[in-house]
Amino acid sequence: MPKFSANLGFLWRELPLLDRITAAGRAGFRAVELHGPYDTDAALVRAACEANAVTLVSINAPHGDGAKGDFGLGALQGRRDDFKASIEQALAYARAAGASAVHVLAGIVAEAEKPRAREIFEDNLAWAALQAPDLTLLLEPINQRDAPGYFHSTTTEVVSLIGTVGAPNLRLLFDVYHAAIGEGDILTRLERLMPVIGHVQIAAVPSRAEPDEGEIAYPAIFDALDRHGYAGWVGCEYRPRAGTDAGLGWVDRLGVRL
Ligand SMILES: O=C(O)[C@@H](O)C(=O)CO
Ligand SMILES: [Mg+2]
Repeated sequence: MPKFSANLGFLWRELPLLDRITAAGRAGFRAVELHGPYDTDAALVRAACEANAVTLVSINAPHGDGAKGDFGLGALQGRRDDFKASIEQALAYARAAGASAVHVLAGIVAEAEKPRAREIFEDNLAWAALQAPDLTLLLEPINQRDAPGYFHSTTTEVVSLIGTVGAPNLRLLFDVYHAAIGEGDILTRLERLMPVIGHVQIAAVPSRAEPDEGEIAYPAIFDALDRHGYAGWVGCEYRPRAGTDAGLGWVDRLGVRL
């Protein structure tokens, strides 16, 4: 059975960040992943993780200015300086807090601008990968229904990008929820992409609730991850139907051990 981390961008959202780490530890999670921890001192996050005996798996690089529609900066024209500053901030934070991976977001790009955006992103990623030999940089395909215009929505696009950049610390974040909506054929894709996968996330499809409903048979996914030797964490990145603690019954129902 794989190991599971609590995605604190989605779970226990009603609590302050440090309390979410405590809640995850109390619930039995041995790892957490964070979206935007930057308002909380990294040393306090590290201390909370240590106190609760949880590993900090990953953080997201800053997304840019959400009010202006930014959802990542990596592939955006005219934003190279902002991108570099966001990566420097993310890497410093990850090292101080004890995270081992940073999710680098591409941004929203108009279809006509995609060829130029791809060149920009390749250059930006090559630079970012060189700054972070001690960390994994993750790229996540995000489906177009949830994030219309997001630069890459398929594993095919991300794997091609990783191949072109050719940096050993650049890996695919395989979010089963996004991959199911955008591409399907999950078991085949997991097997084929295993060498480039750096992290996995889960949620029910299409509801994005606890992973015990909907069209994905998660026990089959967990078996496949074991069979293919996946040794990383599986991030629980779902929207609880009625509170995180109240919804943890899926753990027993699916025969999972946190
Ligand atoms: O799937 C998602 O939405 C996330 O993994 C993410 O990092 C975007 O904020
Ligand atoms: Mg995800």
